[in-house]
Amino acid sequence: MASSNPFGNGPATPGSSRSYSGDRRGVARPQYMTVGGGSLSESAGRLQAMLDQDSGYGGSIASDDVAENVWHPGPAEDRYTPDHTPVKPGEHNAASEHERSAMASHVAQLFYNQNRTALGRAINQTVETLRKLQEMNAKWPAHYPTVQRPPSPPPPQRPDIRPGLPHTQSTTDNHRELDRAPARPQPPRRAGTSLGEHQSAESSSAAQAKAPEAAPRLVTPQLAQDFSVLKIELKMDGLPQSEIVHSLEKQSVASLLDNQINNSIRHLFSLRERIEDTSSKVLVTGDLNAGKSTFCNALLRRKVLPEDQQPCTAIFCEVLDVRENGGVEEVHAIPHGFVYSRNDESTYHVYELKQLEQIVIDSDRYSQCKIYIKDIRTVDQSLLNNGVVDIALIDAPGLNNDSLKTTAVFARQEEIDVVVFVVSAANHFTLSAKEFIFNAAREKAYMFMVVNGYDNIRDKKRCQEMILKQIAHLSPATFKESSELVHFVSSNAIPVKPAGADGPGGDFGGSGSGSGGGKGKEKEAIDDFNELEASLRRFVLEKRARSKLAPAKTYLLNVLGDLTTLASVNKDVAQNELDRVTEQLKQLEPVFEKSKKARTEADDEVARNIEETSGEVYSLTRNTLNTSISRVAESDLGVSYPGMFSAYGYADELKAAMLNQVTETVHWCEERAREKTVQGVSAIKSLGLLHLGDRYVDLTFRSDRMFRSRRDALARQVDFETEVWDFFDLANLWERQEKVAGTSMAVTVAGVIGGRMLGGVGWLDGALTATKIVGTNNARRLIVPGLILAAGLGAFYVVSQIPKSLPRRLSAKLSAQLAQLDYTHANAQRISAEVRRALQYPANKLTEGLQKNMEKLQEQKRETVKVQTESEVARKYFGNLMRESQDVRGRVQRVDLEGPAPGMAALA
Ligand SMILES: Nc1nc2c(ncn2[C@@H]2O[C@H](COP(=O)(O)OP(=O)(O)OP(=O)(O)O)[C@@H](O)[C@H]2O)c(=O)[nH]1
Repeated sequence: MASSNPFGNGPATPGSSRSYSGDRRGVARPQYMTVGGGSLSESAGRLQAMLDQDSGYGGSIASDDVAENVWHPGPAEDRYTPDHTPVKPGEHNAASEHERSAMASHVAQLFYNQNRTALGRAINQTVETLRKLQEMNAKWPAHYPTVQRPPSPPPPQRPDIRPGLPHTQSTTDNHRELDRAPARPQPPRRAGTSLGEHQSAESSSAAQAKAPEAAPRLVTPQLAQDFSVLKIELKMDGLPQSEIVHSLEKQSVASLLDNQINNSIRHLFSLRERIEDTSSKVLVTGDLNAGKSTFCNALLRRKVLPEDQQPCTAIFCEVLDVRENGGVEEVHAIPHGFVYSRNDESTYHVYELKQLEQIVIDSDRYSQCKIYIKDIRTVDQSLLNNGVVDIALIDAPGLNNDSLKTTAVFARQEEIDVVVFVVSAANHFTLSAKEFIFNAAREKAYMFMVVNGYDNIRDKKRCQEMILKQIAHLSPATFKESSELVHFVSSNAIPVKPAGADGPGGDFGGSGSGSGGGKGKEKEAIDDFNELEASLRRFVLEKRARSKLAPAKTYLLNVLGDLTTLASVNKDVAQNELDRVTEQLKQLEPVFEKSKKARTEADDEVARNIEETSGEVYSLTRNTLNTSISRVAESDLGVSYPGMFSAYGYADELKAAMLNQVTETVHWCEERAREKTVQGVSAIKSLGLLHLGDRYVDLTFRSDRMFRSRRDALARQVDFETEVWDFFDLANLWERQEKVAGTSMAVTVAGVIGGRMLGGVGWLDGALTATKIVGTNNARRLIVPGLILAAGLGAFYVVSQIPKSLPRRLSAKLSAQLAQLDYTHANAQRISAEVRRALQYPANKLTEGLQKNMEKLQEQKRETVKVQTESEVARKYFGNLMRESQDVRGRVQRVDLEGPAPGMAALA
């Protein structure tokens, strides 16, 4: 009988037991139904669906099979296999309770497996997501929350957390999650906001562009509070937050995040390893002689551990499946001070199973032993190895003053999932037991209680009441679920095989029920024990779910929550950045076009300016020089005629003065050219300022450096001799004579002669006129003296004309020579070329500046387009990340580790 009525309902009655129809050998699947209700309950339906879908060892979904409604029995050991004849509806079967219990056990396993698979998948997906985030973060450094680590008090202790043990990050995170305000998704604001600098989210590039504010990609401390796992903690105590924020560059935030992601991935891997680990350890402890060893043997259906009326187990005996020792049944006794390693024989002594009796009492030599045995039961019944959870049983020494502490320490070990406390029904709890339970209850919350030796009790009801009363006091949590956690059994009533037997079979392997396991009390005891076993299995699974799956779930929830927040923040930042750069591009486009146009226009204008200025300078020089050369004779050269006898000296002086005059004119032209150049340079500067503004680099123009190149002395180039004819400009004299004759015909001879002679003009005319007047005869007489006079007068006149003739002659000669040298053109060319050269330099600089400006704008445009593309990619990526992480988080959230398996209600 299920003495404590563990399922909370009455004993199975005809009509309420479960049955299945259909042919087991055929392909029809079992039809579980609730008899009495008339139809399949919802939870029974769920259970059926689970059985259909889950193999029990990994939760693979055989969707096709489900769809086709075909039942596949394999793998055989994985399935619930009723070991008795099916019952028809309404027919009562004594074993239905056991069947129900086994079924519940199965459901628990399936449920556990489903959860494990779901979490495993979520871990894989999260790792993949984190890796992608790492890649993205390398290309587009994510905006990231940070918070200064305050000198925080130690985290509050939760009753289910054992002190002193290193807990996973998840557990602590769980507290944080529980403690903190729930407002997770918030409008993203950058770190700057907290400093009161910005009112809205600002893109990183903009922040970068504004160098002094170069805020890193951090979000507000408020938002940072919402982060748990991916939080970057800045260990820079003492620095004001603003300084920390500004001391972080975009890249360093990126690498911090990268680091944090690596940590997270590592942690996820270790969690995956943990949830994939199927081993679980159950510590069986209790008072001296309470029947712990007997209980363990009953669970194993094999008399492995020595049982004695007097306390005998003095060391911890761990019973493991033989497969963990390469299939060899033996005992490894670990001497004190050694850390056991199965592969290192120096850490233990090997014994045969039958020698166990000597070892367990030898606490002086050994601290514990490992017993590898073959499980004689089938997989679905086995405790040591059932595929979902392989349980290692640890038989502890009975509690007394000496062993209490050691056992308490042992129980606290991380790998101990469940503590089973065996108490003697006759003796109730001793002081040591109470102390142990009281302490363990605080740490592990629940305990599995086995009240052994129930067969010895006469007044069973009273015994139950008394024991439960004590449990209520010692461990209220256990008392609350006493139907599942407190069992009254008689371990010695369970048929066990002798230690030597190692094969499955007979009654020992089965549940005992319905297989000739005896009648009456004996059968009742066996049923109770079976009940206990099923509960224990469920309890182990539940505890495993707590100890192995819960950290994974908590951590996943945290990391996925962080990812969602991070994604939401970054999606908005990317959107802002995208909007900003799109706007920037819109503004940049016309500026760029303008700069392109400006460059062409300025180029043309400058070229025109140079062309015009040098052209003007050329013409000016040429005209001025030409005029100067042609008029050199007429100008006042400042040379006085010293008289006929120094005529040659006079000629030399004149020549030098003329050359000087021409040279001076050249200088004058150069001066004008210089002025023109200065004007040209300033025109170019105006253009530069117009188009480049502040970016125009002004050049200091040193006009005095112009025309400093070698200029050959004119005297060296011009080389002509003064000839005697140069003094007498006959051609000129004649010319002058002609001019005067036309105007003085009517003047009287004397007056004319006298006047003209005196005036020195038209002497020949005068002579001829005088001849006419005087008459031919008179003239004949007068001819000789006249001729002499005339010659004398002529000679006198010619000589007197030297100061007038010589300059003309010399000027003509100079002119001819200069023309031959192409002097005017050469100089005009030289000066204008210099002007061109002088203007070309600032012109080139201006062109260069304009080109640079254009290129800069082009580069800016290219950069902006790049940022635009990146932001667009980032926005899409973070949008997807947000959805993805929310999706996976939702799935993780639906993994229920607390409540009972969905099918349990149907089985209750
Ligand atoms: N009547 C009865 N006797 C039992 C039961 N379980 C164990 N015994 C007997 O109680 C005695 C002690 O059993 P053990 O299994 O050695 O007890 P233990 O708790 O392992 O002892 P230590 O570990 O040495 O403290 C043995 O003689 C068993 O046969 C039971 O359920 N009913």
